[in-house]
Amino acid sequence: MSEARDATVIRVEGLSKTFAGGFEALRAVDLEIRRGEIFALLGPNGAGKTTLISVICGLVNPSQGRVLVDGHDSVQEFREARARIGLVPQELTNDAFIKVWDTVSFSRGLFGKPPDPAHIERVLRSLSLWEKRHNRMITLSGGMKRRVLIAKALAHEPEILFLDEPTAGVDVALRRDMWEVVRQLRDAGVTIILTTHYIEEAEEMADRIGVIRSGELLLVEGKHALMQQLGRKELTLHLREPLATVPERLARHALSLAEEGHALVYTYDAESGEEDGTGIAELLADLEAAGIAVKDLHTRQSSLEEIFVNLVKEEA
Ligand SMILES: Nc1ncnc2c1ncn2[C@@H]1O[C@H](COP(=O)(O)OP(=O)(O)OP(=O)(O)O)[C@@H](O)[C@H]1O
Repeated sequence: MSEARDATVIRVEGLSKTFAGGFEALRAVDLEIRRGEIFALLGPNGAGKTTLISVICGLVNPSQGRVLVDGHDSVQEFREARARIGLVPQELTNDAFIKVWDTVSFSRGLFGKPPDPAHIERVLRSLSLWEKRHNRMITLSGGMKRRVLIAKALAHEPEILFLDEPTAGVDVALRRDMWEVVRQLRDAGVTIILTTHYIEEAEEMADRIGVIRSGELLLVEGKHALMQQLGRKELTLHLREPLATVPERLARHALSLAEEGHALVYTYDAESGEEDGTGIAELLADLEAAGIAVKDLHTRQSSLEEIFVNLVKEEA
């Protein structure tokens, strides 16, 4: 990869989509995808994830705005833009009797690329499908069928891979397996954009996360930054004796009473994770000075799930 290449591989500018019936599925979406990242598009049902992917891939025309894929306009230079993209759709293929090798080779041909058995072999081996190359689709397990969809999307050597709900409805073991496959692709230099309902998936996989709701991109943020900025940590102190109010001498700490005075809840930023940044040492010292005895304590940190739910709720 030459250093002169733009670090932004996909540029989405002022993108809106209003369907024929007047439904606004996307509203003024701006987004940049960085070369080599795993980007997760997270949003509830009907948020516009598939529509956004479809417009970027040139399958649906935008009502306003434009998409540049490696500098190529997705409408005016459809072939150049589309050649750089592999798309793994949600649905499993229904060509039940075709053989794995044939269906993957066929996908390459669709892009006008000359046959390259060595590339198809590399793709099949990387997805652990090589032994199954002569199998008909109908004989494969659900997990292998999903891998074939990925192989088909990679057959024409795209730089960018879209995965629309790659693990919808699959069991936990298979989901982990798919994540591993996606990581390996990223390590091989492919930019990955995946849509998901599963917060766990975004939390596990993504470098950056975009949250979409009702056709609007609410935010785009690095995963760690998102969790640091919006994640909160809580320390709950269970008290030997209940309190009626938070004592004055503890006022400088962010405390509230819970469990009818039997517990004090201390909230602090997840960001200041260092030992002395949390204020916990001072709090414990002040509690002791105030003669408040603590029976038990525990901490918890808000997950990406809570952050997401709060975001979508707040903006509603
Ligand atoms: N061709 C169409 N004509 C009219 N409305 C459409 C069309 N395609 C999608 N929509 C609507 O646009 C909205 C966004 O749909 P989209 O499939 O992009 O959502 P999504 O975020 O991918 O949802 P899910 O998570 O359920 O797959 C939905 O309300 C959907 O009904």
